[in-house]
Amino acid sequence: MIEITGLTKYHGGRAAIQDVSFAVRPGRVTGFLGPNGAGKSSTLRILLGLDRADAGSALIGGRPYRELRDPLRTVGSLLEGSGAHRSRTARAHLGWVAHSNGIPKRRVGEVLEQVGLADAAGRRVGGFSLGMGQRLGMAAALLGEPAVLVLDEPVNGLDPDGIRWIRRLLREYAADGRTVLLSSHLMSEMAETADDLVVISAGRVIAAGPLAEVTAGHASLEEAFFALTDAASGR
Ligand SMILES: Nc1ncnc2c1ncn2[C@@H]1O[C@H](COP(=O)(O)OP(=O)(O)OP(=O)(O)O)[C@@H](O)[C@H]1O
Repeated sequence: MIEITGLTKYHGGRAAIQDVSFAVRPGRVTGFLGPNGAGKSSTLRILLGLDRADAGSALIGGRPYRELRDPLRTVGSLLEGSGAHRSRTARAHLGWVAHSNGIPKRRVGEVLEQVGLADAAGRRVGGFSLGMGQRLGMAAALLGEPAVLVLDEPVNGLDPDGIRWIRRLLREYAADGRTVLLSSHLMSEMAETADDLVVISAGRVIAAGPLAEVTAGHASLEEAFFALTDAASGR
């Protein structure tokens, strides 16, 4: 369970997000949508303890990220870039992440297999394509078998096969009773994957609820998205 309450963050006197509140329930895939600059990354960075809020709270299983005892075993995350050192191999990178988080070494081979990088495990990360980098990031997110996944644009750079793989993985994860929050700009993909939606625009939540409710009265998620965001920006 993720609970975000009254979250506010200023950058240089301007509010990047203002009074953002929503909950992400277990057993569901929740999509986080918004135009460029709406405040998605700002929200996710605070949720993952990479930034501090000026007001409000962001809790994972009832605690702020920084107070989690075993963060990688509690929440797996994917933000921009895999964070891997370019000269390291995929296996070495994951081995280091596992070691520094008390995760058994056997998980490295398991996640490499799971994300389809087993054959590239011994290659240097610097030579990876964008999609391979995303797969490596997913491998790191899955390493600690966390009950919560937070993913910023996970399908960015993936080929159709990779996109289908992520969709199935996230659906299975949620079906297992786990909590999944993901952002994406791909509306049709989001409509296929998400159970619930949170739509943010200009730093404020403008719609939240089950996919069917948010899209009610519109021909597609894309149409609902434009209607909501246009209305919010007064267009
Ligand atoms: N470190 C920062 N310094 C100054 N302004 C920032 C900083 N981070 C974010 N902002 C501003 O806060 C607002 C929200 O940005 P954020 O990156 O959270 O949006 P986003 O929804 O993730 O956008 P995108 O879809 O483009 O990734 C934007 O106006 C952005 O310019």
